[in-house]
Formats: sequence, structure tokens, C-alpha cells
Amino acid sequence: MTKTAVRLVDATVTVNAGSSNEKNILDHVSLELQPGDFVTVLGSNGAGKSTLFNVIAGSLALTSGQIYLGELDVTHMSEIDRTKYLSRVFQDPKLGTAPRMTVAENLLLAERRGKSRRLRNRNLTKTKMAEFATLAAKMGNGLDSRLEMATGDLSGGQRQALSFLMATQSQPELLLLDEHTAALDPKTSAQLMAVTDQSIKAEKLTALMITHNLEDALEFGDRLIIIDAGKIALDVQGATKQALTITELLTYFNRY
Ligand SMILES: Nc1ncnc2c1ncn2[C@@H]1O[C@H](COP(=O)(O)OP(=O)(O)OP(=O)(O)O)[C@@H](O)[C@H]1O
Repeated sequence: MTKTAVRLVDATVTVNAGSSNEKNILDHVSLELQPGDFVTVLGSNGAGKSTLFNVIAGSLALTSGQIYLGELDVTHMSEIDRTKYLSRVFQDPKLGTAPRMTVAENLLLAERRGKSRRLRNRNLTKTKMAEFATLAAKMGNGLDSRLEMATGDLSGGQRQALSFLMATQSQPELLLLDEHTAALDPKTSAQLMAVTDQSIKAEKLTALMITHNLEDALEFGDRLIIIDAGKIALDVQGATKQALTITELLTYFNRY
């Protein structure tokens, strides 16, 4: 049997059950990712992309179906407990970092992902600061020279780069990127996207990335899925993904 990184079996979320507004916002979705898969996720507004991420992360419970991380059935595991295995980066740079803490303190906190979150600043030794500077330097945006700056004083791009670093620094078994470059200007967004791609490849991370940028969805990752009305409407990988065009992708959006 092939090892899986994440597996959804018939995952369904029903809202307004029993009323005339009853709806499956996630509708019997079965999806399996192998370790190292980098999957881009497209879909129109309200299609169910965030719902998919919410059920994987544990912030929304399934009505029926199962979710596995590796071999572990996490269907009923709390969101907090799932952070031992997965990380999520949101669109808003303010989410995911503590504003009054310095960049180095945030990185120290992220190192303790899934363990006790008690922070001891004496752990920020010279060696640790040098290690964090090397880590931050790979973001290529000056974050490494701001390790002692309060995170709330960073630019949006630097803060989002920090969120990404924090999400990846302990090599999560699954990385959820929820439109993580959407709030950034085009240059900053392209820079973070390039670092994202490099990190996922270098660290062989398994990742799902929601984006509304069709070019990014085609350029990055080795698999692409489109969510439509809570279902997977398209799931392509390898050469089939490479052969996809923007025009073909648009046919999935022009139906509405
Ligand atoms: N708790 C809830 N109760 C009722 N309806 C909900 C709930 N959460 C989400 N929905 C609905 O489910 C549908 C899917 O929402 P979701 O946020 O997953 O879409 P999305 O694809 O992420 O959209 P966007 O691109 O706008 O972020 C929407 O119609 C939304 O209004």
C-alpha cells in the first residue's frame, strides 16, 4: 500500500440540516495526497476551498466521513492537537504571528509547535539568533536584520514571510497555504511564491495551496484541483497539469 500524507474519505459538511436551506458545503469529497505532493486549489468564491482547509485543520467538524493524517484518523481530533502535524498560513499577514513579540521570539515560539508553548527568552542565545538569521535570510526581504523588531512593526510582506517561516520551520507533515500571497503587492507576492516553491521542494513538504491566481496555480505544484459547489470538479497532475491552459481553466469559472 502506498503511504499517504493526508486522506479524506467521503468528507461531508452539511449546514442548515433539516431546513429548506440544507446544503452540503463539502459534498462527499474523497482526496488522497502522497508525501511531497504540492497541490494548487482553485475555485470560485463560495465553492468550498476554505471549508476543505477548515475540516483538514480541525476548525470545522465533518458531518460524515473521515480524515487521516498519515495513518492517523484525526476526524475527531481537536484543532490544537492537529497543529502537531500541520501548519496553515492565512491571507491576512496579521494572523499567525504575535504582534508585540519580536521576530526572534515568534520563531522561538514556532519551534515549539505542538509542545509546551512556554517561552523562555534566555533560550535566544547568540547561536540561536545566528540560526534564526540564516533562516530569515532565505526570505530575501531583510527579515534577518529585523530579528529584534516587534512583529507588528514589520511590513505586510515581511510579516507574511515570517508567518510562512514559522509554518515551515518544524517541517509539518502537511502545509496549508490559504491564499497566502493574495494580500501582497505583485513583486512581494512573486518573491514569497518563489520562496514557497523552493522551500516545499527542498524540504519535500506536502502542501495544499488555495489561490485565485490562475498563472500561479498552473506554474507551481505538481497537481491541481478545482473545487466547485463543495465537490472536486477537476483533479489533474503531471503532464496533464502541465498541458493545462488558462483558457481551459476559465471554462470552470465561466459556468456561473
Ligand atoms: N458555518 C457555515 N454555515 C453556513 N454556511 C457556510 C458556513 N461556512 C461556509 N458556509 C458557506 O459554504 C460555502 C463555501 O464557503 P467557503 O468559505 O469554503 O468558500 P471558498 O471557496 O473558500 O470561497 P472564497 O474564495 O470566497 O474564500 C459558501 O456558500 C459559504 O457561505
